[in-house]
Amino acid sequence: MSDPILHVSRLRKSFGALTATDDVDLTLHPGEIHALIGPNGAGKSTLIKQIVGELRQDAGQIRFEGQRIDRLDAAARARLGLARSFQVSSVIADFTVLQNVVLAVQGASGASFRFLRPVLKDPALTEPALFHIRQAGLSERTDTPAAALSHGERRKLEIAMALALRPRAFLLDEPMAGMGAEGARTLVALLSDLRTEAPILLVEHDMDAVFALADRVSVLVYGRIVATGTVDEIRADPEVRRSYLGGDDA
Ligand SMILES: Nc1ncnc2c1ncn2[C@@H]1O[C@H](COP(=O)(O)OP(=O)(O)OP(=O)(O)O)[C@@H](O)[C@H]1O
Repeated sequence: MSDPILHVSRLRKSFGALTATDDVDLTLHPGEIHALIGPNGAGKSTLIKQIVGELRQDAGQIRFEGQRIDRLDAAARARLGLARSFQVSSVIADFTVLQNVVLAVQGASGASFRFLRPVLKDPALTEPALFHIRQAGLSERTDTPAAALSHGERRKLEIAMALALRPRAFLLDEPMAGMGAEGARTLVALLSDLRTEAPILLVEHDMDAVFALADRVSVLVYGRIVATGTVDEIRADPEVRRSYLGGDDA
């Protein structure tokens, strides 16, 4: 396998007596979707927060494209291309899809803020924005205010904005949450394509989506990775079935 883009080793974080991540090892390789699953309170969010720099680990290392990033702040990690999406969102409700994505493109280019009207006339910003809107399957809603989008369309807008950051890796925290069956199908197809843009570390409770998408799955229970493998390996693992997937009919 190729060198990992993201390499987490022996990551540990405690809250008082509770060890929320307990010597976690995890890799994310180019082109893959690596799903992180586990029961409520297993430590998934705590792990993601340490990777993006919202929480400082007690011990262990995080390498991104070979470089130690675990002492950088969240903004510096984002600039290196670690894109977190979905849980925290910077969508501006009154702005159209295009305006929102143009702002993301502008932010990623490092340009300082300018008034929106000239920005929307700057093809150096609108062309990449329209490209990312098309990639996210939202071209028909380009001029629609974000507030008028459906839940699923808003997810697409968030994907377009994440793409504008030219990420080297995506960290997606429960993207399927709140999606209906039709929206879920569309989003699964979109995420499946997205892995060629940048690999995805996917935290997700929707097992249908995980099993449809993941190249590898890691199972976190009480802060420890208890298994890592392909979907078939994870489904067949007796320990995982007992501790998480819910017995014989999983
Ligand atoms: N800031 C904090 N202070 C104290 N305890 C915390 C803090 N953040 C998380 N915890 C605890 O750490 C454990 C792991 O929580 P975490 O939110 O990472 O789990 P999770 O796997 O993301 O859960 P869920 O699937 O419900 O989102 C839980 O027992 C939680 O109560």
